[in-house]
Amino acid sequence: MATEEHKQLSAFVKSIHQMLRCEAHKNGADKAWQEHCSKSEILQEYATSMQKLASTFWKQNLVDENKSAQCRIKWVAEKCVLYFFEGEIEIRRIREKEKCNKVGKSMDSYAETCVEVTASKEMQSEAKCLTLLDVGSCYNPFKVYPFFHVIPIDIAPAEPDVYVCDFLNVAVVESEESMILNGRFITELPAAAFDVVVFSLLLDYFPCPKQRYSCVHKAYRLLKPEGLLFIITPDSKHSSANAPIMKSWRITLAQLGFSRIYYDKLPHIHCMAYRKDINPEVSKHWVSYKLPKTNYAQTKAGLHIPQDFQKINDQCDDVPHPKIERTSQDDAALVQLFSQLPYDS
Ligand SMILES: C[S@@+](CC[C@H](N)C(=O)[O-])C[C@H]1O[C@@H](n2cnc3c(N)ncnc32)[C@H](O)[C@@H]1O
Repeated sequence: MATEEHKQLSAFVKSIHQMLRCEAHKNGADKAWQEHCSKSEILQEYATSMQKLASTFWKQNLVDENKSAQCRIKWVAEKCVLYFFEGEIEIRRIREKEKCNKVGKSMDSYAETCVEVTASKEMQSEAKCLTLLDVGSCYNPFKVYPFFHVIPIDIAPAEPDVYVCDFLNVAVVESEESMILNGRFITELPAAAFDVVVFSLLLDYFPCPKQRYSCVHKAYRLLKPEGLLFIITPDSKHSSANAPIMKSWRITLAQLGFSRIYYDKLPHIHCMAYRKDINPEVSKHWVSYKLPKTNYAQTKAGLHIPQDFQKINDQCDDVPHPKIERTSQDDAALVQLFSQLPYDS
């Protein structure tokens, strides 16, 4: 059962997402985002609320830790161990090569890249350290794992070890040098430098599919070949309820060169891991084979969330002001929805 404070924090977090969606509707997504980033007091309060919810209330409210939203961090860590350290990466590489042969893609460039990739992975597993970019990190939850070298970034960090960085506006640069981190701000990130990129409860923060797409596209450029993009997104409904949306995410990411290799629907979240294939043509081929031509065109900008399909006027009419009291109707809905997750944005 959610406590009074838990409900208040949840309502605050939810109201920020809703406010941003309404601003984007009124003024366009870019302008709304720019203005949103300048509201430092609100962003800071969001960061504190989010950290408290995730590290205090989610933990306290767990009946079964493995089935809760709390285990999203653990889920990512476990899948990384399985993939990078327990041999799954080799299995996936062989499978990709077989698919490549099947679809008759040129194997020359593939073979060269593969040798390079194998060498770099061997070096990594010796060091047992994976470079992980945690986007929208808030309070740096991955720092507890010794096998991650974490670069945590957020527009409004809750902890001083998280770098200030707007992922929507950060530049991706081609660089041979390793990343130099000075001070608290990051304005550019090196291309093809990360083993893992994490978007945990990040994409649903954005009011439009275009911004979400821009994030996954950037993640593709930042990852090394065979690196993993993790996406955790909230959904308290049954797994089948939003299955078409998850399918369109899979297709959209495949068109970029990502193959989905792990997926779990936990009670309040979808957990996904996407592999950046060595040859992007393999997943693109999967899309063209999987989809009838008519659907193919429609799914190009497919990173929708359920809120995108709600009537925007209904959402904006009852945007709770971040500070105002909630109605009893809000309370009832919150008790039901947020007993483990802080919001269902
Ligand atoms: C719901 S919280 C999730 C925090 C954490 N990842 C977790 O799973 O508990 C979303 C976070 O994303 C951050 N965020 C939103 N847009 C961002 C952007 N463009 N760049 C960096 N961080 C962003 C927010 O400030 C917030 O801390």
